[in-house]
Amino acid sequence: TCAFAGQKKVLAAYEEAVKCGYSGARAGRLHTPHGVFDTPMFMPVGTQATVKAVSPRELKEMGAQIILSNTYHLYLRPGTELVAEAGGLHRFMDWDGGILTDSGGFQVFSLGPLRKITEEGAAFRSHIDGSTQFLSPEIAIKAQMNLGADIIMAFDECIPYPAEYQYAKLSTERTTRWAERSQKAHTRSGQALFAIVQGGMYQDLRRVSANDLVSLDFPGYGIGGLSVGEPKPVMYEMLEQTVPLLPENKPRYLMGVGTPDCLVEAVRYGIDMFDCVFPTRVARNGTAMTKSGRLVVKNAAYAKDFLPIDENCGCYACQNFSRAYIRHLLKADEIFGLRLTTIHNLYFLLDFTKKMRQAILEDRFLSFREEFLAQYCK
Ligand SMILES: CNc1nc2c(CC[C@H]3O[C@@H](OC)[C@@H]4OC(C)(C)O[C@@H]43)c3nc(N)[nH]c(=O)c3cc2[nH]1
Ligand SMILES: [Zn+2]
Repeated sequence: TCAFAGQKKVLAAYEEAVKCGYSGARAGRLHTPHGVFDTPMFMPVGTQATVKAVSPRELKEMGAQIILSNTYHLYLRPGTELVAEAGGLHRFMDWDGGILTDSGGFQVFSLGPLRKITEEGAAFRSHIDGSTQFLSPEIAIKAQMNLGADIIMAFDECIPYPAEYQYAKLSTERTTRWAERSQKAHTRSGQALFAIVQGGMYQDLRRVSANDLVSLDFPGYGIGGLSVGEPKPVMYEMLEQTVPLLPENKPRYLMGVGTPDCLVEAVRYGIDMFDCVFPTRVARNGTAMTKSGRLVVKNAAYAKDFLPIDENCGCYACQNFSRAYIRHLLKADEIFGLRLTTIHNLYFLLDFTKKMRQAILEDRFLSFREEFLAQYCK
């Protein structure tokens, strides 16, 4: 374990939040027990303690700083006590960078059938063996302390989309009470607990949620309940209402986002951290991400295309293999094919956030954003 001095609120303190003169875009540095990391940053999702199809060594090589894992999944299998006995998640999966775990709120509401939500918490059926399970703020925090991530998330309800105003109001108020219970249950120093802003797609509820959580004083804030099927302009409108209410010297994490066009817009509003299963998920059905949009390597058009996916890309796949070869592997159901598209997509997003950070530091984020959006077809 690494010694970490100072209070948890220092943990995610911003050192040089370089703010370019335009709206809220900023470049910061995130302090954690496993290192100091640059933002804006993309965090690969490793739901079950592995980023599917790639090794920790490859993640390090492509510049991953913080990876995500999921309390809901690990709680059900192999169990968070077992991971604690193994020495914690970093040891278990041999990753010495940063780890962020989601609290399980989202999965209970999206994966668990037959769920029932009360003030106490959420009852649901395990998607693995159908057994009846229960998660509460206290259980979710204890599980995350067992996993030992550097950043953990408060237990919340990700409000489905669309939702009635009344339901969104009651759920958001309960999520704030759950955040307070999460805070009280969180006793592990050197680990930052982030709250999660909810409020559905209602401007006033978003503002109330943000203000209530800020007054509870967390070291960082997730913005939840977005990227759940709402139109992108609605997501941006909720960001516009929420981000300015969050402390400038604390990190903001937009949960579950996303595609490069969403990332560049969210950075404009002042978001620092992103996670999304998209790059790894589409890679597994043979789709590569490029700066001009998606390239379905599996298509017959690439059968004799001996160029790399992207000749300006520095990733292992583009440096050594052709589209024809990767297409052949995908058609032949060879595991290496999925590995190459996954490596490329993760590298692409990690490199994209690095390029945004550079643009902000050189005070040219606006033109970077314009150029990118002009070239990228969604
Ligand atoms: C995609 N759009 C989207 N993701 C969201 C998430 C994260 C949930 C996903 O991030 C990964 O965990 C870190 C996991 O991979 C799967 C298993 C896919 O789900 C997890 C959210 N999490 C919480 N606690 N609260 C939210 O309001 C919330 C909203 C989201 N919208
Ligand atoms: Zn590449």
